[in-house]
Amino acid sequence: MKSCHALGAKLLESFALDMGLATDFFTSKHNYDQQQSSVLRLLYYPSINSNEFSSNTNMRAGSHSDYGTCTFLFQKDIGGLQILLPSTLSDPGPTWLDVPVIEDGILVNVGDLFDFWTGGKFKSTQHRVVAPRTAAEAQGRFSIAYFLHPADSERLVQIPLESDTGLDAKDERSALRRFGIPADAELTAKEWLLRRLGPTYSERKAAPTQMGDVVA
Ligand SMILES: O=C(O)CCC(=O)C(=O)O
Ligand SMILES: [Fe+2]
Repeated sequence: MKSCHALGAKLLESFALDMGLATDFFTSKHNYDQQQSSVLRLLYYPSINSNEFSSNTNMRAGSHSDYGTCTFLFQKDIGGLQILLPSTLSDPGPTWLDVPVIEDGILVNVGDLFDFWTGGKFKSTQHRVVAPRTAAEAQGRFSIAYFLHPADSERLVQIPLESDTGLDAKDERSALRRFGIPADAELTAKEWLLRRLGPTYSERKAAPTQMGDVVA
């Protein structure tokens, strides 16, 4: 977990530089030693009888974006993970891209919290794990996900962007439309998580988990 957090810090430094902020702007808000909601999750998707895989259309994990700052995904041997490409004027329909299994490779997905925080400059990645399409994919699948979150008490004040003028920019920043949370809400990281997990939390009356989102 500590190594993942350290990797996250490197990435957050680059993001801060890209946004013209102090290098430690994000890292100072992701202090490993403070109370936080980062979690490392070991995932297993059971094998599917290879005679039946072609008729099985259930997703292994339905389309979703993660809640936190960003997620590191480690895949092993068995593919199936896909990300949704942003729609363009020339291709307005949904285009899913297979994420190849790259040995020692890590997929970085931006999460909703970072999207909200940066006013949509960094868009969260919609992703899913499709039903096995080949006998090889029908085997049991292991993956590891590290969900990076800020310290629970950090206030998420939306960062003003230089491009913050004009209607397009305003629309981009419509957090209310995209997340159901007003852009000026000034939630703490913990409050953000609880708001996003709200329906899952009240239905299950159990500790909230990120996978609640994945299987929804
Ligand atoms: O298993 C995977 O590759 C993806 C898992 C995932 O998206 C998640 O746990 O949020
Ligand atoms: Fe995910």
